[in-house]
Amino acid sequence: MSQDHSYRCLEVPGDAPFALGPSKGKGWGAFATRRIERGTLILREKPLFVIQKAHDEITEQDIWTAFHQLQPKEKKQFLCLRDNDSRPFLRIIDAFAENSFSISAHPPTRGIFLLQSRFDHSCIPNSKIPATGGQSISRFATRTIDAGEEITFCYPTAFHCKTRDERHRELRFICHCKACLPGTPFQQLSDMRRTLIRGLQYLTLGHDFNGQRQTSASPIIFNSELKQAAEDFSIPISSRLIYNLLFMVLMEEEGLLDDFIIRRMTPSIRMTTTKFQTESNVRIARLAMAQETWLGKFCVAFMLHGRRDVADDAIAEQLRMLHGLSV
Ligand SMILES: C[S@@+](CC[C@H](N)C(=O)[O-])C[C@H]1O[C@@H](n2cnc3c(N)ncnc32)[C@H](O)[C@@H]1O
Repeated sequence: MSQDHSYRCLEVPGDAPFALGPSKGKGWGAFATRRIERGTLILREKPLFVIQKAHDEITEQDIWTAFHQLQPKEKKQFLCLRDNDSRPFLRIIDAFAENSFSISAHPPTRGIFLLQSRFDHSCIPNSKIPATGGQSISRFATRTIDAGEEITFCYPTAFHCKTRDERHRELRFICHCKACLPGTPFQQLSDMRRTLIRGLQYLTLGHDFNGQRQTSASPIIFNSELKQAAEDFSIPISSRLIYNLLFMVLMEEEGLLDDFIIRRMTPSIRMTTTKFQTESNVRIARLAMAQETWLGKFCVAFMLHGRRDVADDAIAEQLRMLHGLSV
């Protein structure tokens, strides 16, 4: 059946390190045709068309208008997209929702990407499309991918701090990745790790993943003093360093620590270590950062647990000012 499947008419670049094919229980997906090293560009793609509007404001009419401006060959390509491999989409708005990606938030713009949207989801993915400027979007390998392995990415955001049940309430399908197989030791640990990651983020940022304060209906930080300290940025620097390093360790254990996260987190972790003024804390922080692994850094930094620093009050005040909490 797959020899004459609609997706055969999608044009995969000749040098692409993947091919499209059936993926058990997921429709079709993209599979590595050779070993792909971590960090490698897998696919850069231009949109077939874009619509400059917020996702929830895009109407059927907007999509038909954009569709009618396409060349005949492009229309054919769009129409070959299937509702997860099987039927043609019943409504053009569903085809758009399933196969479009956000290109920019300001102004809000979404584009249809024929190939990028063929990749299936995993909660422990091996590729990522980082936010960039411009209309093309690029997918990179976040770890080494073996020939024959399915190339996946994580569809929604903030899945790194949501449990299996929370993720499945958002997905419109049941994911069977390693972090979702119920009852396995990995899945149970995964739920614990992701819950902890969410809490650690709350403690260092002062808010939840969605920018909101936690309410009593969905508590993550149960200790009210600690929650208050997080929200008014009076968490000591030693704890900030420990929490950030533990975040890296847990992300690594979970298989989610990619180079994009390392590049985003490392400067702020290094910056935190430069803030200590108490001599003994400075020494421990330096020793921690000299360790090779994230686990090694965390274990040494844990010696700072419970230690205050001369700089704590000034740092807390700076953070409050930055967040508009004091003048
Ligand atoms: C953008 S499409 C991905 C390509 C799709 N498999 C196809 O054949 O066209 C998204 C749809 O693929 C399916 N899918 C993707 N990842 C999945 C997964 N991990 N488990 C089950 N179904 C998945 C779901 O039906 C989802 O709505």
